[in-house]
Amino acid sequence: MVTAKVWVLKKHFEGFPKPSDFEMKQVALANLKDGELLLESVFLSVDPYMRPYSKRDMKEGDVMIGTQVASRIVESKNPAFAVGTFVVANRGWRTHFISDGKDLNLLPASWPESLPKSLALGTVGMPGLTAYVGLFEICKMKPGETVLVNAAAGAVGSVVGQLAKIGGCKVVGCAGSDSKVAYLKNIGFDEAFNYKTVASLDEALRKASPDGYDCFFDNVGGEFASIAINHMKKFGRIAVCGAISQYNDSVPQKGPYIQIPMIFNELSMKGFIVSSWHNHREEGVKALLKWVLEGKLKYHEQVTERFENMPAAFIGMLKGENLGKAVVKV
Ligand SMILES: NC(=O)C1=CN([C@@H]2O[C@H](COP(=O)(O)OP(=O)(O)OC[C@H]3O[C@@H](n4cnc5c(N)ncnc54)[C@H](OP(=O)(O)O)[C@@H]3O)[C@@H](O)[C@H]2O)C=CC1
Ligand SMILES: CCCCCCCCC/C=C/C=O
Repeated sequence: MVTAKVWVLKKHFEGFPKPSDFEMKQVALANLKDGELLLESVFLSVDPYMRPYSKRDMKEGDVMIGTQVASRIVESKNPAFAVGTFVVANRGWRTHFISDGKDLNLLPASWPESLPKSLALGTVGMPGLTAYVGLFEICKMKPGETVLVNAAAGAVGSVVGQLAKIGGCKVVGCAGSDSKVAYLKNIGFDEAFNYKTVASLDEALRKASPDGYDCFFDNVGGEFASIAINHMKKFGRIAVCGAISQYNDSVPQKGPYIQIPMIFNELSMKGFIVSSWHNHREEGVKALLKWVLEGKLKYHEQVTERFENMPAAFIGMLKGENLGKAVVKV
């Protein structure tokens, strides 16, 4: 019999998550029945959405949700899945779990042995797809346009900037440290700045693109978005992807309000959730993998070692300690 380690939400987060909000437990797994598989998590993902989704979907004592798991099949009583195969699943913060195979996604057949499988949680996974859908379907980016993205050195933002370059756009990004800004320039951003140290966000946005922005891929919301909206060009498009600057608020932030620039510049603003765009998954993963293999889409991963450090990796990512995709290697 296998004993799995799991992390549960011990106490709903109040403000910024703390280590004491989590508890690690041991769970004995039953023997496999016909049609079932035993999987071992190899890499687990920590993502910002776990913070707002925990409030919306979870109760205290539940296993931490939503993470995608790049897993290895260790035992199989299902002829469709061979032992040793790697898959992606959404089974939460667990070292091991049993599946009937219906909730598993195989990595693309063309995935080379040399490519880290953890990329199926990042650049060639849900965050990469978020960038793909947000830019191509929500912003409807066109060659020659100027794209702005915040949280630009993270899992989604770093792909947004590079896809915009592949699509023939000028790209401006901002991030929360000078080393992240240097990374953005390294991967091809035309302009990048540290939003924590500029004297004026308004001035930094104007200086980076004096003519304004056609597309704004917003990962942050709050004050940044309220200022950026005044820098949109006529008929600009805003993809509302995330609002990480608001996830830990106990008291909702207040305006400034956005209606006047929306009207004067006839802007379009659309929120989206990547999982609603599952019909673009196959096409998106194929395109992202191709660009990675061609060297046009670079990636960086912030790897935290050991399952025991899941809460620390999650909290660190929310604080901005990650460059690229934050993952945990079990
Ligand atoms: N709509 C959808 O379907 C999806 C939405 N998302 C959203 O996209 C955004 C990025 O996610 P992801 O790429 O996975 O995460 P990241 O890898 O970008 O990690 C989060 C980053 O957010 C930045 N950050 C944290 N707090 C603040 C703040 N107060 N103001 C500005 N930046 C902050 C930090 O970078 P820094 O050092 O630059 O501050 C941190 O590294 C999130 O808002 C997430 O919720 C993600 C996936 C799907
Ligand atoms: C319950 C696990 C599902 C994983 C899918 C993730 C969808 C992310 C949507 C993100 C929203 C904001 O961050």
